[in-house]
Amino acid sequence: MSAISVVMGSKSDWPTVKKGCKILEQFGVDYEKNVISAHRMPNEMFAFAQNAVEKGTKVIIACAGGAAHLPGMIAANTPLPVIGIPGQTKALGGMDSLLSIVQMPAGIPVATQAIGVAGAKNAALLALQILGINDPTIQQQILDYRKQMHDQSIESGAHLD
Ligand SMILES: Nc1c(C(=O)O)ncn1[C@@H]1O[C@H](COP(=O)(O)O)[C@@H](O)[C@H]1O
Repeated sequence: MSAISVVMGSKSDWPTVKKGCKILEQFGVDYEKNVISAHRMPNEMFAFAQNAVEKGTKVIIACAGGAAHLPGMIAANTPLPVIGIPGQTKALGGMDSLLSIVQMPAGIPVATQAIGVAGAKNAALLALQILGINDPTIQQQILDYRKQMHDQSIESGAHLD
C-alpha cells in the first residue's frame, strides 16, 4: 500500500512527472505510479478513483496535458485530496492544461500546481506536506529540505561575478 498515488494521462507526461517522483524518493516515501486517462481509459479511471480510499491511498497526484480532465474526474470520484499538474503543451504552452485543471466549478477542488516541472516538484512537496500533518518525520524532512534550499540560495549569492 502506498500513501501517495501518482497518475498521468500518458507516458509522454512521465519526463515531467518523474521530477516530482524523484523528490518522493529522496524523502524515502513509497508511492505508486500509473498511466490512467479519463479520455482513453474511462472505466479504469473510475475504478482507480473509487477504490483509492479502500486501497489506503491518502493523496493523489494527477498530471495531464491539453484538455486535462483527468485530475478533475478523479477528484469527482474520491474524497481524497487530488493535486493537479498541468502538462506543458506544444500548441498552447500548457495554458490549456492549466485552465482545464484549475477552473473547477465550486464543489470539487483540485489543488492545481504550476505548469510542467515546477508543478511536478511542488505537487510532490504538497503531497508530502499533507502526509506530514500526521507524520512528524516527514514534516521534519520538509523543514530540512527548505533549510537546504535556503543555504544554497545564500551560497549562490557569494559566487556572482
Ligand atoms: N489530458 C489527457 C487525458 C485526460 O484528461 O483524460 N488523457 C490523456 N491526456 C493528455 O494527452 C496528452 C497527449 O498524450 P499523448 O502524448 O499520449 O498523445 C498528454 O499530456 C496526456 O496527459
